[in-house]
Amino acid sequence: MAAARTPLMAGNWKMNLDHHQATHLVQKLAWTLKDAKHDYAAVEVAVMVPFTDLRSVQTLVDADKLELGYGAQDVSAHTDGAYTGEISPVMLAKLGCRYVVVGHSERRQYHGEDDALVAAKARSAFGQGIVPIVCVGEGLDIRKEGRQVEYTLAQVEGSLAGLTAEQAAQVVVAYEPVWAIGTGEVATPEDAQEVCEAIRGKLREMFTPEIADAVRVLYGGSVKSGNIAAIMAKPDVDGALVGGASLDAEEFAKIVRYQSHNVG
Ligand SMILES: O=C(CO)COP(=O)(O)O
Repeated sequence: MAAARTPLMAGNWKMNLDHHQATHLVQKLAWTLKDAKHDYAAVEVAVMVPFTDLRSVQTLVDADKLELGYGAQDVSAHTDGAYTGEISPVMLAKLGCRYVVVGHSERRQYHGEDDALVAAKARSAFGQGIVPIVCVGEGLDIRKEGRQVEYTLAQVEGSLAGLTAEQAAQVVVAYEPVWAIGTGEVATPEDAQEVCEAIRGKLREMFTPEIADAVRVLYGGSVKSGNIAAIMAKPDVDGALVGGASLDAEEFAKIVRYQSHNVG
């Protein structure tokens, strides 16, 4: 079955760039991609920014009619109420968010988020028409034991629990092996393919073959312009969730434009 999945390159800025810097980076990214005549329908581009940057990014995207998508890095499982410090998906929808990252390994590690909470956040986002980018991936100890597939699939099962078929067909899954995040230690294209393929198999089992075929599975972890083409050459990798390299407009634009470089 031929899969027609549009690749997605999403930059996860993490806790970097204030709203002035955000405007500057988005402007530079948009200009760089425009100069390169980037076709957003061929490779979708999005930036996942701190909450405090969202209004500025929205204003710029709307004013300049940019095709760039944007979103937040977390969302509450609730829509309103006494949840001090949390941000509602209703608020994010009002700010024009197309995506929201949920279950990033840093949220799982530093904020104790488990699969059940991640699934609740994914459903919460969908409830307001925002597509969650659901992150999964094993730590170094699990990788050393060779249990990366088993571990990651258990996370997929738990983190996508309760999605309807319609939601499942739209969800984005990001496979980010924790040992490759921010370490410069990129998984080999074969490592990425092994787990991304297994994730698609799991989606087939949880939902339907058509849904599994439609879902975009991203790779994340030390993605750079020099290694992206080889990773994208793998059949079950449909894009990347890029941390550090997304903070540099030119470098991120090169990642987005991976098809214009040779496979290294
Ligand atoms: O965590 C990541 C993206 O969500 C990956 O971060 P780096 O690209 O900096 O390794």
